[in-house]
Amino acid sequence: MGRPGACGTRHRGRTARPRRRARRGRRGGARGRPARRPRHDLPRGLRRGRRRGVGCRSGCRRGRRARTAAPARRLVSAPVAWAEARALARSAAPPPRAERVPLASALGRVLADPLVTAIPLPHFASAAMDGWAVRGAGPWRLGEDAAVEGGGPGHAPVLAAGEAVEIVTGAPVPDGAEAVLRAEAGSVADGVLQSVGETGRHDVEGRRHIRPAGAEAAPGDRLLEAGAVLTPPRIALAAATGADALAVRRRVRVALVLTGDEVVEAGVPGPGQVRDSFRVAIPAVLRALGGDVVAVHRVGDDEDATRVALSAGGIDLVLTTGGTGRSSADHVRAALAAAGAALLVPGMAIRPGGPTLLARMPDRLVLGLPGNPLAALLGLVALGAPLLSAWTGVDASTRTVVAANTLPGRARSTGLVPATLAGAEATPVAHLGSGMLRGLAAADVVLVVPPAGVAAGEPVEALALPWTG
Ligand SMILES: Nc1nc2c(c(=O)[nH]1)N[C@H]1C(S)=C(S)[C@@H](COP(=O)(O)OP(=O)(O)OC[C@H]3O[C@@H](n4cnc5c(N)ncnc54)[C@H](O)[C@@H]3O)O[C@H]1N2
Ligand code: MOO
Repeated sequence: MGRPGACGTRHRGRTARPRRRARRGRRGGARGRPARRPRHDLPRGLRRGRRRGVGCRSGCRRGRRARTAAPARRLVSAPVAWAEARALARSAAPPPRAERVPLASALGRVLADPLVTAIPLPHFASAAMDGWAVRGAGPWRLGEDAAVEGGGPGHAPVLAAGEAVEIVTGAPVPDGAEAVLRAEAGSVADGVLQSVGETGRHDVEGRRHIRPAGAEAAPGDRLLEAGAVLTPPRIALAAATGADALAVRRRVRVALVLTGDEVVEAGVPGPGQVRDSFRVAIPAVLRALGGDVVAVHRVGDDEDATRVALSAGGIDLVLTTGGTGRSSADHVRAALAAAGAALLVPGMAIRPGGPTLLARMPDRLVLGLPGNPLAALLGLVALGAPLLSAWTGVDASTRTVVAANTLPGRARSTGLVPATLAGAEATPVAHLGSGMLRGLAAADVVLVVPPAGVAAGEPVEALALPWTG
């Protein structure tokens, strides 16, 4: 139940849970009947009137605040078509910014500048096998006096024709060396080295087992392009050039705002409660897209609390869940209006995930996801992925697969259909109610079904799921 205001009236927002229960009951078949309508739970138009001019007649704090609040702007407009909404999201991303990170923190980051080597790779000629560096056809004079001129710390000796020097894998070869004779292909007697058998002959005649300087790269070679994702071998390659840190695209700092009085974060939900689906899953999706959740706000069905959470400092992007609807228990749109946000995408012409929105505040963007779990995660993939991809450089491109079955279209909206893949053939999964998760949990891709539908055997666009790597 809501707490009474100072006036003793039970105010809208504080009485949201009973209304929620009634709503869940209607949608999901859970128990609950419409709760007694609280005094301030008026139809939206009347609520707006009260907010603007009347307030609570008893003069309690909530009423006074409502009287002085700026009039809410109306944030209702037509849903934006699939391609246009995604293009708007991409163009909303701020220009890329870079930061330097040590190699140890570079895994998965996106290179901001090309990797150019200043040194040859390898930067000296070295032995590829344990054995002897040799010059000439052999036999070879071996001994300490073979490793002579030019030798010394950091310098390889110089070999004369007919000379050999013992060498280990990775060691600099002496100048003049023409091959490395493997240990197992030579024998030494009385200070003279001979090659043994076919292997030895091949090693010497084939001038084998010397890795020349610069074989992999010359100074000034571009080894990786800007935009490359730093995998373990790419980090190792950077280390080989002598780099200790790399310039990478900055990640996006995200505040997650989870709305809903009925949402519980742990344990088995009680009657009318809903176990949170997003607290763990959404940060994981964002991580894959180049974002880090740096703050989590749990807010009830309350406009003021939602507005305050939208404005908390130190972040680049706010991601809200739930409350995107237009009922008396949904406050995201009104909170955005109260915070002075401009809606870039008020909703998308997609099913599910239609209420997904994108808004701009002076110092941040706001991605609003619907509360229904499948709708939210598909909204994140549909609108969040292109936004974050443009922002962080992480790849979110689509691919073309083949529809195994006919995929019916829907007038005026694009269908997002989770599917499994066998080769290039995609089959929709079961359990695709917008409040469900079982289908998405089994899916490999999300098919993008245009309003005209797709016939069996025809190509269809597919979105990668950020968590399938
Ligand atoms: N009259 C209309 N009603 C609805 C419409 C419509 O066009 N007209 N659209 C429907 C669609 S589509 C969607 S999607 C939802 C969007 O609703 P909200 O974004 O306002 O989400 P809520 O009402 O807050 O919650 C919906 C549903 O999701 C559950 N939820 C919320 N948060 C979580 C969470 N963290 N973890 C798991 N589940 C969560 C919540 O309990 C509700 O069951 O509106 C339709 N209605
Ligand atoms: O976004 Mo809603 O169905 O489309 O749940």
